[in-house]
Amino acid sequence: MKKLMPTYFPEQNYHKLPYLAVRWEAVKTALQLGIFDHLLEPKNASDLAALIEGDPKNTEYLLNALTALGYLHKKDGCFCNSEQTERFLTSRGETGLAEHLLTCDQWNEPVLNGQMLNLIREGAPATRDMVSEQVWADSARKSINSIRCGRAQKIARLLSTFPDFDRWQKVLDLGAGPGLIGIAVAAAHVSLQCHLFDRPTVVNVAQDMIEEYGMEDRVKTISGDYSVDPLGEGYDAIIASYTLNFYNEAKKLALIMEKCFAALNSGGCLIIFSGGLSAEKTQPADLIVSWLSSSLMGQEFSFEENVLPQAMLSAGFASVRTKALNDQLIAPYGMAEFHVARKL
Ligand SMILES: C[S@@+](CC[C@H](N)C(=O)[O-])C[C@H]1O[C@@H](n2cnc3c(N)ncnc32)[C@H](O)[C@@H]1O
Repeated sequence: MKKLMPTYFPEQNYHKLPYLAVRWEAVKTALQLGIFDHLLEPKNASDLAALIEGDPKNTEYLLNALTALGYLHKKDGCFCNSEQTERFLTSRGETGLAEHLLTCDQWNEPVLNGQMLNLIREGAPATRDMVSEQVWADSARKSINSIRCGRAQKIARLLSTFPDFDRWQKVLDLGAGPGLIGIAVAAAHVSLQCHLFDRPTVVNVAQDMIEEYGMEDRVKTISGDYSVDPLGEGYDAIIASYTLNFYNEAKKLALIMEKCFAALNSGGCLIIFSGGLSAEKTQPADLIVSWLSSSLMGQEFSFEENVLPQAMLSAGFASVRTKALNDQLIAPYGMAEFHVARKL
């Protein structure tokens, strides 16, 4: 033997990396073709292929792969959804995530299929329009199921453990999107009134949710742009969940903090949920990966460490408490932070 073979072996399985994209592509294809909707009743590959106008042989390869990945069961050549797939990957009902997952995929589109290479070489293109009301209204509607798959309920449960929760009478959900967090918080309390604030087209979505859950007597919408319009007043708590990320410039953030401070009663609190980026901006990995497409496209939505607590204190809040949240229902894209600032 002329030389010895290496004696260092990888600790990670690097060979799996190129196939991670194939796993998502298999699920994505199934979502696009409505395969999980078709498999509400068991079917063999050729019957399913006829329904989706697919090639029978390749349809069977895809179904076998989805079974291998745990999304389907196969018995005697017939495929059906697993219990979790039935609940969460069909397009039906209150918990189907198909539309939401395909929307998230669209956000990643600019960095896929080799385009990341160009973005690294050439830098970010002219920015995408992140402020179009229609974009927000569409994304609010498509996020309904993802938020009521546990996130709204978990946030409401978290807030209901606050010592003064029972005394809250009026709460603002700022940048409420479809409003399910505010609705869940109101539902966890016997009497509090909640105002859902968002842009005009988005509050239409929130209004639909108020009606769906029959909360018209205690939950109202306010439409406007919170960077310029009044927020109302006399709140015991203001919840801002993943909305101030779009105002991470110091000046704009300071202005919104001051407005929140003024809108709160004495003893009230401002509660912000945000991604908790580490000082070196290298953790948490899932969060960084989920924002990478936007970052490379020239839109930075993360807060650097301590920016939010500092802005809260500068606006006049007496104290700020920050906690990390690892619950994957509240923080599906990697550890989140929640900051609670109290006004004396
Ligand atoms: C990522 S969504 C978060 C929705 C919800 N709070 C949640 O946690 O699921 C951000 C929301 O903030 C709203 N928003 C952003 N800027 C706003 C502004 N200047 N005025 C009113 N709403 C705004 C958007 O319309 C959108 O519905």
